[in-house]
Amino acid sequence: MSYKEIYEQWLNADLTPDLHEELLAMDEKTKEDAFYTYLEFGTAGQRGLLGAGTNRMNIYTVRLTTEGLARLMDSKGDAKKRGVAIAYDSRHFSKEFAMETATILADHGIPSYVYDSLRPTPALSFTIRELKTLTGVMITASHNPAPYNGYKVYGEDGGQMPPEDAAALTEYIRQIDDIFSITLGDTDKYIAEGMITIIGEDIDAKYLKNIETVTINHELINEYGRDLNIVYTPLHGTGEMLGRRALATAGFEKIAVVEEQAIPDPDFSTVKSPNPESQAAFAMSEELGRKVGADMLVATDPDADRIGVEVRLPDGSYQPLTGNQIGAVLAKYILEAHKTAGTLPANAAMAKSIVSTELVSHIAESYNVEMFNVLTGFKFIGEKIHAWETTGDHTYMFGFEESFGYLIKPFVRDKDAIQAMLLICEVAAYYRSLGKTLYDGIQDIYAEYGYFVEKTLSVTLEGSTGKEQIAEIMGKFRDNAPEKFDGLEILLTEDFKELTATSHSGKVEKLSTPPSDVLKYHLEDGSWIAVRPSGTEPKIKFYMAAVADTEEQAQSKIEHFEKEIKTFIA
Ligand SMILES: O=P(O)(O)OC[C@H]1O[C@H](O)[C@H](O)[C@@H](O)[C@@H]1O
Repeated sequence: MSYKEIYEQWLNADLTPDLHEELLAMDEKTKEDAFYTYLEFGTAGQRGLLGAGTNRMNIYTVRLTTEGLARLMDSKGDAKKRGVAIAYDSRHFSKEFAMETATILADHGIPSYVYDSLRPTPALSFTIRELKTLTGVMITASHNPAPYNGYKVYGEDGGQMPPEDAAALTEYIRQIDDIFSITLGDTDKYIAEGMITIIGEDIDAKYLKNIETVTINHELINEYGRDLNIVYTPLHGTGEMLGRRALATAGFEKIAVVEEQAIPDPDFSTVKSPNPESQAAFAMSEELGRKVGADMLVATDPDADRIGVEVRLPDGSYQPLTGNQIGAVLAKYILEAHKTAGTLPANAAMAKSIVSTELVSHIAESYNVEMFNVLTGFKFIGEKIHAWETTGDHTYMFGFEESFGYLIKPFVRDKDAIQAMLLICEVAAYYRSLGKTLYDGIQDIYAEYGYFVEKTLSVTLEGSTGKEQIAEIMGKFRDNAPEKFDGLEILLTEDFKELTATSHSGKVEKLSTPPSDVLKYHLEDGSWIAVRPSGTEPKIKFYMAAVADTEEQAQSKIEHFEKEIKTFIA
C-alpha cells in the first residue's frame, strides 16, 4: 500500500482525538514521512517522533510491536510464563505506553512486572536478570530531544535483542494485517489478578546492593573522595531515582544536584536536548559548579544509560571530556587498580565498538588484556559478556562505546551511567591523591600511549529524502572512496555490509560480524576514518580518529580529514 492509502486508512479509523486532529493538519511532506514506512529496530530498539503515523511512536504502533512480541513469546510455550519486566523514563506517554504493553501481554497470558514510576534503563536490565523474566521492555528514546520516544526490547540475559532476534520479532509484527484490530483487556483487572505486578523499592534496594561492588578502592574513596566536590544533573530524567543514593552509599558526600533538572520533565525544559554529549546540556551544571567550586560535573541522560563529564581546569573553566577520553581513564584505572590489588584475572578481556578509540586497545595490551571490537550498539557488548560467561574463556573487565556508554560490572547487561558515575568519581579521587585532576590523568595517558584525538561529524538528513541522501553518500564512499586522507595511504578498507576487508594490495578477507552498513578506512599511521548511518537518529556519522606524537599534530590531521570529507560529500 502507498503512504497515501495507509494515511486514508488511519483517517477512517477510530483514532484518539488528538491523533485524528494531527492527521487532519498534516501537509503532504509530513504525511509521507509519517506513513512511508514502519518503525524499525535500529541500534537500540525502535525510536521515532511521537505522533500519528506508522513511522511514529503512538499507542497504535506500541500495540503493534507488543502484539508481535507477545506472538513471538507465545511460540516459546511455557517459557512465556516467566514474563516480561517493563520500565519507562520521564518522556511524554512513557508510562501510558508501558501500561499498554503490559495489558497486551496479559491478553496473551504473559505476566509482567512494571515499575511504579520512572527508572533507568540499566535498572530494567538488572530487573530482567533478578526476576528471571524471559524478556524486558524499556520505553525511552534515550538522549533524543523531547518530541521522541522509543521501545527497547531485551532478552533473558538482560542485554538488548541481537539483530537475529529483532528480525524474528519483525517477522511476527509483519504478520499482523490490521494495526487497529489489536484490542486491549482491562488493565486494572489484570493488576488485581496479579497478571501485572507493580514493582519498585525492593528491586531498587537489590540494584543498589550490587552497585556497591562497582568501586574498587574504598580506602581511597574514604580519604580522597569524601570531599571531592561534585555537581550532578539527571537532566530531568531517571538518573535521579538512584544516582544520588548510589553516590552517597559509595562514600561521595559533597554532591550538589542541579535541583531544577532533578524534576522529571517530559519537555526537558531547561535544555535544548538532554544529551550529555553536548556541552550545552551542562550550562546549569557549570553555573552551579562555579558557585560551589565543583571539581567535576557529571550528567546522566534521561534513561541514565549514558554519562557526560566536565572537569575544572586551573583557570576555573570547565572542560568537557569526550566519550573516548572517559572510556580511556576508566579502562586505565580499572586495569591499574586490579593489577595493584593482584586481582587482574589471566583471561581478562574488554569490549568496545569499532568506532571507539584505539587508545583503549593499547591500554589493554599494556596489561596483557584482550580487547574485542564489536559493531555499534551495546547489545553486541552484552552478547560478548554472555558468550564469555557461558564458555568461561574470558573474564569481563569493562565495555564502552565512544557514544558515552560504559558498563563496569555485568550484573547489568546494557550501559549503566550510575555505575560509570561512581567509577569516574573514584578515578577523580585517585588523581586527587596524586595531586592531579582527571584532565591531568588524560594527559598522563596520552604521554604514555601517544596522542589519540577523535571527532565525530554528524550530518542530519531527515525523512524519506534524507534516508535516500544517506544511502547515496554511503554508495559514493563504497564505489568511489578517496584514495588517501590527509595524504595518508589507506592500508585496509573494511566494509561491514559486504563483510570484506580489502588491503592496499587488493587482497580480500572475510569479516565475521553480522552485516551492518559501515565503512572503515585504516590509514598508514594508525589513524582511521569510519562512515555509517546512525541507527537511532536521522543522521549520517563520520568518525575521524588521528594518532600522532603531539596533540597539535593529531588535531591538524583531524582538521584535514574533516575538510576532505566535507568536500567529498558536497
Ligand atoms: O550511532 P547510533 O546508531 O545513533 O548509535 C549511537 C548510540 O545510541 C544508543 O545510545 C545505543 O544504545 C548505543 O549503543 C549507540 O552507540
